[in-house]
Parts: sequence; C-alpha cells; structure tokens
Amino acid sequence: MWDRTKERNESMDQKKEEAIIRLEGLGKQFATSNGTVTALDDINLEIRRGEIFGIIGLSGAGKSTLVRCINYLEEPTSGRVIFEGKNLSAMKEKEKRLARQSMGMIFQQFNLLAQRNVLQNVCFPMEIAHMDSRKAKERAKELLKLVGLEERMKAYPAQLSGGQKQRVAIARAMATNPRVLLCDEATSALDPNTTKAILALLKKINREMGITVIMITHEMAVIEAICDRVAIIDHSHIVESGKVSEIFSGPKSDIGRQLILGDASGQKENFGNSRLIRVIFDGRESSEPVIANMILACKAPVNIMHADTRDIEGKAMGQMLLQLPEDEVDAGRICNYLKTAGVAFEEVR
Ligand SMILES: Nc1ncnc2c1ncn2[C@@H]1O[C@H](COP(=O)(O)OP(=O)(O)OP(=O)(O)O)[C@@H](O)[C@H]1O
Repeated sequence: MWDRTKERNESMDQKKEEAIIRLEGLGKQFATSNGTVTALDDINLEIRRGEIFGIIGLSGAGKSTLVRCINYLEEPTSGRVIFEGKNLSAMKEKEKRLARQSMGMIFQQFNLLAQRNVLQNVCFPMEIAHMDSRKAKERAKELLKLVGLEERMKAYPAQLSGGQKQRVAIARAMATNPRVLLCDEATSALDPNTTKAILALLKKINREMGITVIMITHEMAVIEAICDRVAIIDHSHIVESGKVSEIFSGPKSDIGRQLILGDASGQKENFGNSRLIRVIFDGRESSEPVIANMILACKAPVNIMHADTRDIEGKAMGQMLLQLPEDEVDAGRICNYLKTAGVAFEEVR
C-alpha cells in the first residue's frame, strides 16, 4: 500500500528545495550630493520556499537596502530579482503589484497608522486591494486571533506595548495572503522576552502556514533562534552563506568571525545559583570539539562541574555536567545551540 503521508512529506521537501526568490547580480547605487554610494554590489542569493532565511551584517552593510530591493520598494540599479521563477523588473505593473502583495513586510518601528485602531490597521492593505469590507474585517479578525490580539481590536497603537504593535504589524503583513514575509530588524526595538515571543510567532507562521520568512538583523541570537540558513553581508557584498549550524561552527569570513565569536575576552560571568544541565555524548565523533564550539558560538562560558567521557573507537561516550550562566538569555542561547547541533541534554535542576 502506498503511503500518502510519505508522499506528501517528500513533495513538501521538494518544494522546500525550490527557490522562491533568486537574486542575480543585484546592485544598488544611490546618487548623493557627495557622489555615488554603492549599497549593494553583485548580490547572488537563493531563498528556498518554506525556509527561514537570515541576512545578518553590521550597521551600514546594506541589509535594509537589500530587503527593500527584494520587494521593489527600492528599484535595483543592476541585476535581477526572480520571484517564483519570474523576473520582477520584466513584469507589467499589475503583475508586479500582485508579486509585491505576495511579499508582506514588517519593520523595526512597526509603522502602524496612529489614527486607526488595531482592526482598521489590519484592514488597511485589504482596502487598498479593494477587498469587500465585510470580508476584510472577517479576515482581519482571523489574523488578530492568529497573533493573539483578538481582545485588543478596538485599541489604538499608542495603547499597545511594542510586542503587541509588532503583532498587529505581522497580522497586517499577512492580510494579503503573502507567500513571503520580509522582516527588517523586526525584534530590534523589543526586550529579550518579547523578542522570544515574536520569534516564536514568526516560526509558527512559517511552519504552520508554509510562509517563507526573510529575517534582516544585526543580532546573531535572532539568526540562531529561528533561521534555517543565513547570509552574512559586509560592505555591500555577501561574504558567506549556508546552513546556520555550519556557519556558526566555522565562520570563514572576518566579519562572520567577528559577529559569531565576538570579543570573548574579559567577560565576567556570574554563575550564582544557575541551571545545571547534563550533556549526553552517545557516539558523535570524539574529534568534534562540541563544548568549545558552543562556547565560541554563544559567546558565553559554562562551568564544567563534572565530566565522565571517554573516546571509544573515535566516538565520544559519557556525560558532562554543565552549570549555565545566570543570565537567562545566555543560558537560552546555549540550550538552543545544543538543540540545533543535535546534542542530547537534560535539565538537572
Ligand atoms: N536613500 C539613500 N540614499 C543614500 N544612501 C543610502 C540610502 N539608503 C541607504 N544608503 C546607504 O547605503 C548603505 C547601506 O545602507 P543600509 O541602510 O541598507 O544598511 P543597513 O545594513 O540596513 O544598516 P542599518 O542597520 O544601520 O540600517 C549605507 O552606506 C547607507 O548610508
């Protein structure tokens, strides 16, 4: 008997490998009174359908320009944006408008309309798309439920917290049924706990609705928390890209090393009464420096309380008791790293 689930999963896997967006030789220059500024130079990237793709770089590297060129908020000076197999610049106006509606966008500063309440903000893009107002309201309510804000439909942006404003912005970005969500520093104005909640929401939208997410950020922790693959941009160029776990464990570019490893010297960590975890080694290559890589990637030390590991024919076996830093964000990064790297561990207290 043939297995429908397996068939569906295989077809989803194939779809995942498919490029939804391809950037080919993309360039953007700005003419300023001080001469020409090159914000992007020969950018080549492939973003796969259904993935969460991160683009990270320092301030001024070209991140915002890149994301704005992807949906033609800025017209590239050279190169091509291929969306679902079609060249955006070769599209007629109507087709281009539909393609742009398929790419929702959220921003660091939320960009909500202050004079409109939450429901009206979410309805706004549907009004512009001339959707029937009753249907628009119904859809807006569904979206507000999805982002957990159905109770605040009548509130105005000024009455909301940063995290709530970003939830409204996410609901609004989803209003036109986009297949891609572009997030420009979406969590940079939020505190760590709110950041975590917004990232969890974006991940849920990605996994449950199959929406491709592109995250622009200067924070490695954001990439680490939810991205499948990442590209590092520096001085208008992509300097490296690949799976997050691979880039994290061995950044090749100078800027990659700086972003991932940072300045690990001079850190004073407080362990106090912090969490203990037991890391289990059950046969991975003993030559792989798991704990050292973790410390470098997370830029946070751990306290090795006890270790009982041995090398059996090149395989690491045994366990290690680690005390995590007291700082919750650092401890969370370490746990996330271990999960991403597929290292088994359990909480001891
Ligand atoms: N409209 C513009 N006119 C002139 N120069 C611009 C314009 N937009 C961006 N730039 C320049 O292009 C370069 C890349 O800017 P961009 O905002 O894309 O970088 P970024 O990585 O997003 O930085 P940040 O995180 O600080 O916003 C910078 O040198 C910037 O000054």
